[in-house]
This record gives sequence, structure tokens and C-alpha cells, in this order.
Amino acid sequence: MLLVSDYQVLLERLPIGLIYQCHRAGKQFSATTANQAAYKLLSLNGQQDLQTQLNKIEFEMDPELSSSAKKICLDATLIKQAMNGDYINRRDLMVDSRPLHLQSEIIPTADGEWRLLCIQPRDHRLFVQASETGDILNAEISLRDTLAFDKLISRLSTQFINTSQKDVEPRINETLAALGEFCQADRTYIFQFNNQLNKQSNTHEWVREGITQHIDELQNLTENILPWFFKHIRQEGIFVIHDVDKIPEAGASEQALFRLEDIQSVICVAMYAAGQLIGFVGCDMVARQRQWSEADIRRIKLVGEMIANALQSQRYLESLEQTRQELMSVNQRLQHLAQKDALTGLANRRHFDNTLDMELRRAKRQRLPLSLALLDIDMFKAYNDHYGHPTGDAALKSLSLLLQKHFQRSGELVGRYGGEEFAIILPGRTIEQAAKDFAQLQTKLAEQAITHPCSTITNSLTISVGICALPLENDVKQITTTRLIANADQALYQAKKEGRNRVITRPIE
Ligand SMILES: Nc1nc2c(ncn2[C@@H]2O[C@H](COP(=O)(O)OP(=O)(O)OP(=O)(O)O)[C@@H](O)[C@H]2O)c(=O)[nH]1
Repeated sequence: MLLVSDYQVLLERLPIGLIYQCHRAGKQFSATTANQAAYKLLSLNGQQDLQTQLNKIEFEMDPELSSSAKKICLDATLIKQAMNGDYINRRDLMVDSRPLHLQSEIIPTADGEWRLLCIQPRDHRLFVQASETGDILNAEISLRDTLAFDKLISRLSTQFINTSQKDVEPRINETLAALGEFCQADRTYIFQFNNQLNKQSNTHEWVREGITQHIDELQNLTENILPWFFKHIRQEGIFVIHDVDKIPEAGASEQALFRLEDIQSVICVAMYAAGQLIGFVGCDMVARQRQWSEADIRRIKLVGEMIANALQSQRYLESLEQTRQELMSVNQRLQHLAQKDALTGLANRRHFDNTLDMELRRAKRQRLPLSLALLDIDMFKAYNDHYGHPTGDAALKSLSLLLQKHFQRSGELVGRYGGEEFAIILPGRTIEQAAKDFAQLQTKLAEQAITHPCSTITNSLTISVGICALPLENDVKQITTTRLIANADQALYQAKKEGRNRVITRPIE
């Protein structure tokens, strides 16, 4: 058996608060002592006399557990009783609003005995399991606890329901914090499988103040790192370790990892979505060991289900959004294609007509100039006949490119209007300005010198252009796209008639 002095050293080191007296056989000894933990818990100080301070302690009834919530001052009676060797076990008291559990103990030694009053911060949730049969107070506490947790869950799930997709992440973090606080855990977290279901990553983590975070290190873990853990999660949907030191040989890797992270107890519960395992939610105890109760398991399961649902609907919404984006971009591409001429990449006739209609309305509304040109390659039949259709196609493409480069002002649009006929909308350009633009285009085309051996005009490819425009002074209300096109066509016809390779303007009739 240990000697008194051995006990004294030991008691000082204990994390539980202790008020104690030593009683040697045959001698009455009444000096009361308190260990460091008791000093902390009861807010004692080293300067004043301990006995005086103990006498002044006010124990209050925990209002959570008493309907009267009456403050009762027990003075040091409880301490005195314990020191007299009476049995004390009170779980309904508080000191300075701190819930405490007081329990007396008598420990025999080789030369006498120790009388102790053990003082621990009371977390009724932690002591539910240790309750004695018929302990009505604990039953009541447990019931209150269940109700409190159910309330919390219902508040959190209402929040989840009313949460937009962008707020799901903070909600999950909030829920993990609530779980951690309620279960008095040191760390709570979520792990999720990747799409191939072969790797897990820590996606959300809450830690109590002073506890190290591990989220960054726990990414893309494969099952072979923690085979025993994954076997449990897959087969049983739950993994409970009360004491990491007692993990069997099969869980050696798990034990090493937990020790590395200073984990003493751990619990993980699988999360499922549409019947498929998508990850797990877990709680770690770092500061102390923990016997996980059935109530803890139930709580963690509930939280896991809630988070799994939120994650699942987030995934649905994300994939819905992705599909919507893909559809939109396919639509845009299709729309783009539907507006283009396949050979030249210019606007096709339909797109051109729609745009002309729109530009005409705008020009009328804003009283702005608008010119329209029709353009045709001279003697293209002869060109085709000489070189063949494919070379004819190439010539059409070269001219298209030149047109596109030349007409790049805002709103200008080049379209393929017929076989070797092109049309150009020039918003904001008067007929004179448009004529100048096409004269410059002719020069550029001449510079390209696309050989046309059968032309009677020059030995390279030339174009004829007919332009018409909205009159600036007259009333334009009655002018339609058909009239604009007809006038431009007549101007083009005139250009052909007058010898080709020229630009003819024609004010609208
Ligand atoms: N290579 C090629 N040729 C085309 C295409 N579309 C129309 N053509 C040809 O363009 C030629 C047009 O000939 P015409 O309408 O007789 O006019 P032209 O020979 O250019 O004579 P003018 O217009 O009076 O100077 C025809 O030979 C058509 O086959 C096309 O997509 N590719």
C-alpha cells in the first residue's frame, strides 16, 4: 500500500478537483488541503487562508434542474460533511454558474485513510452511462438532453431546408460546431468519397479552441491506409473507439494515425445518399478519453443524415446547373452554326435578312444613316469553267475573308446572299461613305491579284457593287428592307451593265 506522502504527490497531479484530509490511525488531523485542479474549479487563491475561502463558497442549485431555481447557500457544510466521512454525491449544484459534480471518497492507506471530496465540471451528457439504476435525476437529465438535442436538430434541419445552395457550406460547418459543442467533442468532421469511390477527403472540420486542425493533411486517402477502419464503415456503417490504446492488432495503422493526431477516442458514422455510401461524419476526443454512449451514436447518426441530405441536394443542384450550362453552350453553338454559311463562314441569308430588318428599324428610330450593298464577282462562270468548282470555292473564301476584314465597324455585317453574291449592311454610313469603303475594297482586291485569265476586264478577279441608302432628309417610315434590297440590286445591275468592276450608288426611290 502507498504511504500518505505518496498520495499527496499523486493527488496534486490529478486533473479532478480534490479537497482532502488525511487521517492517521489514532491521531485526529483536520487540516484541509485542495489540489491545483480544485483551486481552479472553485476559483480559490493561494494568498488567503484556504479554510476561510472554502467556508465562503456558495453552492447554488442548477436552475436547469430545479424548478425553484432558488439559490441556496450550503456554506462549507458539504465539504465539512465529506471531511467527516459522510457520503456526498451531488450532481445538481453550481459554483459561479459552473455546473459541478461533487462526490466524496474514502481511500484507506497503510497508516490511516484519506477523505476526499472530488469536484468535476459536470457535463451530464458524459455521465449518463455512469448512472446508477433508479437514479431519477440522471433519467431526467437524459430526457432533457434528448429533448434539447432534438430541438437543435429540428432548428438545424429547418435551416438546411431554407438554405440556398451557396449557403450549404457554412450551414454544414455550423452543424459540425453544434454537434461538437453538444457532444463536448474536440473535433468534428466530414469525409466524402470522390466520384470513383476509391478515395476519401476531409471536406469539413470543426475544432475546439486549442485543438489542431488536420483537414489539410487528410486529403485523397486511399482505403489501404486505414483498412480496418474502412472495413467497419463499409460493413457496419459505424466505427467506435472508446480508448485508442485498446485498438486490436488489426487496427495497428489506425492506432498509429490516431496517436499521431493525439486522438484518444473516436467515433465515425457512415453517411448514405440514395442508398450509397458517400462518406462519414466523425467526432474525436483529444483532451480526454470518452465512453461514447448510445445517445452520442444517435446524435451523430442524425447529424450525418442531415448533412448527407444537404450534400446530396447540393450535388443534384450542381449537376443540374452543369447540365443547364452545357445545354446553353450547345444551344449557343447550334444557334451560331444556324446563322452561318457553311462554305465562307459569313452570315447566311436568313441571319442577314433578320439583321437588316433590325438595323433598318433602329436607323429609322434614331434617324441614323444606313447603307446596304450587293456585290457580285465579275464573270465568275468563266472562272469556274476555267479552274473548276473547287478553285472557284477557294476564290469565294478569299473574297469572304477580305470582306470580313474590311467591314469591321460596329454593326457592320457581311452575308453570303446567293451563289457568288454578297450583301453588306453598313449602319451609320451614308451612301457616299459606303461608296468610298467599296472603292477601297476594290483596291485591296486588286492588290490580291487573284488571276482570272478569262476576264475581259483585267487579268485578275474583280467585283461589281450596287449601293443604296436610307435618305437622310425625307420621310423614311415607308421604307422596307425589300425596297432597300431592290434598289441595291438595281444599282448592281447597272454596274454590270456599265462594264463591271465598278461601284454604283442609287438613292432610294
Ligand atoms: N465555285 C462555286 N461557284 C458557284 C457557287 N455558287 C454559284 N457559283 C457559280 O457562279 C456562277 C455565276 O455565274 P453567272 O450568274 O452567269 O454570272 P457571272 O459569270 O459571274 O457573270 P456576271 O455576274 O454577269 O459578271 C455560276 O457559274 C455558278 O455556278 C459556289 O458556291 N461555288
